[in-house]
Amino acid sequence: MTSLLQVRDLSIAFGRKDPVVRGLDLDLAAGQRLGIIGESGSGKTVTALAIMGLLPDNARVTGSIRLDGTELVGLSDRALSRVRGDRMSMIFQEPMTALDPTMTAGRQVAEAFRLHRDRDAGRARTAVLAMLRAVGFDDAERVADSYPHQLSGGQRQRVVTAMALVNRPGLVICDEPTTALDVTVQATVLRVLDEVLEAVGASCLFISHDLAVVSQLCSDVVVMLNGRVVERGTAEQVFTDPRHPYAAGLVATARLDLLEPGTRLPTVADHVRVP
Ligand SMILES: Nc1ncnc2c1ncn2[C@@H]1O[C@H](COP(=O)(O)OP(=O)(O)OP(=O)(O)O)[C@@H](O)[C@H]1O
Repeated sequence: MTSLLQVRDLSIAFGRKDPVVRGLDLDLAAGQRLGIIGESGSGKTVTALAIMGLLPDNARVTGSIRLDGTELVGLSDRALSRVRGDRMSMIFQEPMTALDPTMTAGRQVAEAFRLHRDRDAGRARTAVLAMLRAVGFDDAERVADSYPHQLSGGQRQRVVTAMALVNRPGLVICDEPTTALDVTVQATVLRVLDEVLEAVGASCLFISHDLAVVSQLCSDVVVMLNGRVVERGTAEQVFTDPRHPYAAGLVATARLDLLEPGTRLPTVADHVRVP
């Protein structure tokens, strides 16, 4: 398997404290979706932030993170910011962390697009509207002209999804993107995410503590505990035959009997077109 993302022996520590992630290895092929599951504090988010190069200055990162052959550990901030948004992007739990309350949704998607691609405003607007339609907005023009506070939580998360995917990155990292939303809205946002990832052909690292969500979206799973991977395999393997007692406990309480592992979500639209 040629890896799009290859993480080797990654350790992360803050200041002089003990490492919070230790000896982590991950591989993600082009188009593959890997769920990272684990309890609060197990190191999921710091792993994602290390890949994105977004850890605070007091973080000590050792090991190797290669994206499409480029080593990211030790890369300058300038070089990293070019990789971010263009070749990889991240969707956070709380959409307002990614959105500027003073800018319309359309302008924010356009900024994400223009920063990395096209400086022509007309072409950017066309791409923005197409992207907003791709994340399920029939009324893309109205949404583009709305400010974040005029949109619901689910709509904001779809705008953030549009921003994350507008440059067709190879890798999208999602950190609990639907945890803050209520259940019916969660389902819509996940369906949209599933479709847009598919349309763009992007790989995904999907962080969650919800196994049911991961089983619907991801082909493969790793389980983290205290900064280490304690279990890895296909979603089906991990959900039907977990080896580690902690993974077994997660599976036992997840009511996965209500789902077929690996079953794809029903689609929203027949065709999703991404600019
Ligand atoms: N900036 C920081 N400075 C010091 N310690 C930190 C910092 N950020 C995270 N940590 C610590 O790193 C550990 C891993 O945190 P992380 O946020 O990655 O966990 P998580 O698995 O994502 O949990 P959650 O599901 O609650 O988001 C925790 O012990 C946390 O306190």
